[in-house]
This record gives sequence, structure tokens and C-alpha cells, in this order.
Amino acid sequence: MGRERRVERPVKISVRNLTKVFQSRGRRVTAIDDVSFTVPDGTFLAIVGPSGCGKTTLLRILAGLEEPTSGVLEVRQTDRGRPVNSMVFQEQSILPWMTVRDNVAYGLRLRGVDRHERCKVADHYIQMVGLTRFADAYPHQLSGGMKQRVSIARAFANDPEILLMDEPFAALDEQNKILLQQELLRIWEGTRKTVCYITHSIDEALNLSDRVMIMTAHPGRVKAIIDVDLPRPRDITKIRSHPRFGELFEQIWLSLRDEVLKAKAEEGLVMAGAGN
Ligand SMILES: Nc1ncnc2c1ncn2[C@@H]1O[C@H](COP(=O)(O)OP(=O)(O)OP(=O)(O)O)[C@@H](O)[C@H]1O
Repeated sequence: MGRERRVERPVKISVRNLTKVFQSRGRRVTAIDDVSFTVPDGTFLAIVGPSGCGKTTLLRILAGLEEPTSGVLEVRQTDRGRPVNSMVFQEQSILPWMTVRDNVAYGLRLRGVDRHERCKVADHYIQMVGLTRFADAYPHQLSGGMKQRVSIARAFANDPEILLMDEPFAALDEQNKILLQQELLRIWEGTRKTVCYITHSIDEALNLSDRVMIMTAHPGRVKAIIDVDLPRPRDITKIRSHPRFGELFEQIWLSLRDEVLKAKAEEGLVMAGAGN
């Protein structure tokens, strides 16, 4: 495993000096400030940082949903026929009038993939997320966790160059979260897609990722990037008792704690100001 890690993979995502300034009610809000980093192909990158530090803004720029004010973003595309990215959000974003199978196959349909092929791909990922019995069900017949499974199956079925995930399990209960993390790991370890994954949970970042990028309090800058040298394939129930897990947790938390405290202090000042 150590040997595999030392092989330098080509850069898949390159972000250089990215800054985003919003104009909001006559005020300028710098959401992210001079952010630079690279993600090697096949890397699972977790992004953590205090609330409001610009994580979602960064992901939306990576998704092409938001224009940066300045800076450069490059995603190395290997196949023009595939979408550059797919995004999985915290809130369920599946289409209520379509069955599970049609939701999962939706991106393939938009790309003109024929019905037989797209059903084959969709059914593969539906099986991977344990929803085979519900392939013909509609979203209103599913629980929140099942809907999020559909979103994940759809993202992988799209076969994008990069996968962007914005706290996809934040709204789920603890048990569902663990089950879905395990399923995501299993699918990811079979596909090795390049993933950028926002989370507030250090545990989740360590369970899933190869690298954790810590962002500073508002405005968001890159504070540190830490390699998660935990063995793969990972079993979520066992990885927590690995001695490195505790060490990495402490290292990340110590770096993050100062930023969380700064963000809280700023929040307090804003609240105090609002009362005047
Ligand atoms: N469309 C917008 N217009 C104005 N300001 C915005 C807009 N989107 C985000 N912001 C501001 O940019 C900053 C970063 O927001 P963003 O949602 O990216 O942070 P975040 O780290 O994802 O937060 P959280 O962890 O709470 O989801 C915040 O101050 C936010 O108010």
C-alpha cells in the first residue's frame, strides 16, 4: 500500500489563486481568497473548514456554477464524451416524477446513450447502493437515506471526470450516515474517481479521504493539506481503532480549532453589531 501511495499520479484538478468576491446589499464579501491547490487523479480530497469559510463557493466554482472573480481552474479532461463533473448536494436533488432507474440514468439519457445501455449502467449502480428492489419506485416511496443513495448512484453512473460532493450525508441520522459512507467507500474504491468532498466532520474526512484540506475562517484560504495515510480498502467500523486515526484526528482538529474559534468570534461581533 505504501508503495502505491508514493507513485505520483497526474494532476486532475489545478486551482491557482482563486478568489471570489460577492456583492451583497452594497457590501463586498470575499468568500475565498487566493486559494491554490492541486488534486492528483484518483484522489479523494476532503475539504473541512469553519462555517461560512467558502467551502460551497469553492465547490460551486469547481462545478462551473459560479464564476471566480480572479484565478484559474483547470480540470484535465481525458474523454470529451464524458461530463466534466457531477455534483451531489446535501439536500435531495432527484426528480420526483421519475423512477429510481430513470433518475440514475438521467445524465446518460441527456448524453444520448441508448436505452439498453443506460439501463444496464443504471442497474449496476442501483445494485451497488442496495436499491435493486426499488428500481421502479418513485422518490416519494423512498426514505431520505434511500434518496441520497439514488443521488450517489446517479453521480457515479454519469461517469464524470470529477465528482463534487457537498456534505451529502449531513441531513442523515448517524446509522444511515455510517451505512452510506461504507457504500460510498466501496463504490469509490472500485472506480477511483477524483472526488472533492465537503464535510464538517473530521471523522468522516478520515473515514473516506486520501487528503484533507483545511480552510481558514472567512475569507477562506488554504491553511493546511494533510495526507491521510490510513490503509485501504477501509472498513469504517475498524478504521477508527487504527492508531493513526487518533493522531490524524488530533492534528486536523488542532489546525481547525483556531479557525473555528475565529469564525465564532466574528459571528459574535456581527451579532453584537446587529443589536446596535
Ligand atoms: N450568492 C452569494 N451572495 C453573497 N454572499 C454570498 C453568496 N454565496 C455565499 N456568500 C457568502 O460567502 C461566504 C462563504 O459562503 P459559503 O456558503 O461558500 O461557505 P461555507 O463554508 O460553505 O459555509 P457552511 O459551512 O456554513 O455551509 C459567506 O460569508 C456567505 O455569506
